[in-house]
Amino acid sequence: MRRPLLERYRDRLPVGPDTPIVSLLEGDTPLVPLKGPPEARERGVRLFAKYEGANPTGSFKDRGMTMAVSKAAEHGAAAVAAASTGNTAASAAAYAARAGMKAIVVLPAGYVAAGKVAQSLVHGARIVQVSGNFDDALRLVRELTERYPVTLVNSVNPFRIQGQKTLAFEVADELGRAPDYHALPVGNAGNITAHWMGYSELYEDGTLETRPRMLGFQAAGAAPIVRGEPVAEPKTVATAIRIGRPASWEGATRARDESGGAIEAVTDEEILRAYHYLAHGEGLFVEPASAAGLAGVWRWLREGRIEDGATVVLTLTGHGLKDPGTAEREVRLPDPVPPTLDAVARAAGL
Ligand SMILES: Cc1ncc(COP(=O)(O)O)c(/C=C/C(=O)C(=O)O)c1O
Repeated sequence: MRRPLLERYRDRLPVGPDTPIVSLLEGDTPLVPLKGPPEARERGVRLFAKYEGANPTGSFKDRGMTMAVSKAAEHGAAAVAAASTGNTAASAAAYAARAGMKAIVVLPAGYVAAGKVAQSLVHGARIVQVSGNFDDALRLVRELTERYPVTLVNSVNPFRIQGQKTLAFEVADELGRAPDYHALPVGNAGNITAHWMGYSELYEDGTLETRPRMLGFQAAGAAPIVRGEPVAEPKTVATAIRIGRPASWEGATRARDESGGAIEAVTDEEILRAYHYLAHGEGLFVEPASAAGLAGVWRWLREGRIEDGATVVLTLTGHGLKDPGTAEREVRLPDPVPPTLDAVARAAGL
């Protein structure tokens, strides 16, 4: 029987006797061994994908949201709010609905993938679209929650990071050790911060003998941490990480530096190549941002920067169904054929 994430890791989370558990049975996602591209196989590098698209709302956000909304409920909140590139909105909407709370989500108009908008709408969130980018939305939501009795559930809320660190716990439980590298996309940078927090807690209490080198990858057109300065007009096909001023900038650089890892940029072309490889090479459908980790590791492999025999975990952060628009733009749907066996066989390439 599946158990709520907050029950499974209760002793490592700020869950008290009075904390209501608002759960959709999140977490415990598959750690899928990949065949890997040739550059990995030829060197005996073992790749594993932590498939976060298997969470209830289809992204890793559910880990942080179950924690943040449960704590909001404990404190008597009637409403939660978040700025979002889409997945935080979808998750906040779902967990608020679960908790009987109101959700307010502020989105950068025109830059949120259709699946995420659909989720937020149908879960009943109050959607506010601003004609600006995510960074404008986050600034406005922080002001809104300072002025009105609404709880902020962006990853500046420490309970979000607490919930998201459980991914590291699950990887360590499954592998029986820390991977040599853990790669993931970086947008607002809460997730890389949380991954490092989770591995560090296990290392400090002696559960783990080592910690992975954290490899964070930003889209080249939205790479403030790589450039060392905010990006005013972030641009990328990976709209989930189209962020120019990460709220957890310090957490990300701490994870990079303490782990001896790196935060680098990958192009949209590299992201889409990894996106297609994961879908038709491994059977894993992810949204573009989620492929950024593989895009970066693939380049590290080509450049010989990952030692033979290494174990690498990739966090695939969101399901591909979140962004049907990119799928339809990337792979053209064939025209209909007459309803005859010959026509179908020909169209099927038989
Ligand atoms: C699929 C997917 N992959 C990677 C990221 C980056 O994680 P962070 O570096 O912790 O921000 C996001 C982030 C989304 C939001 O920030 C939001 O939903 O507002 C995402 O949805």
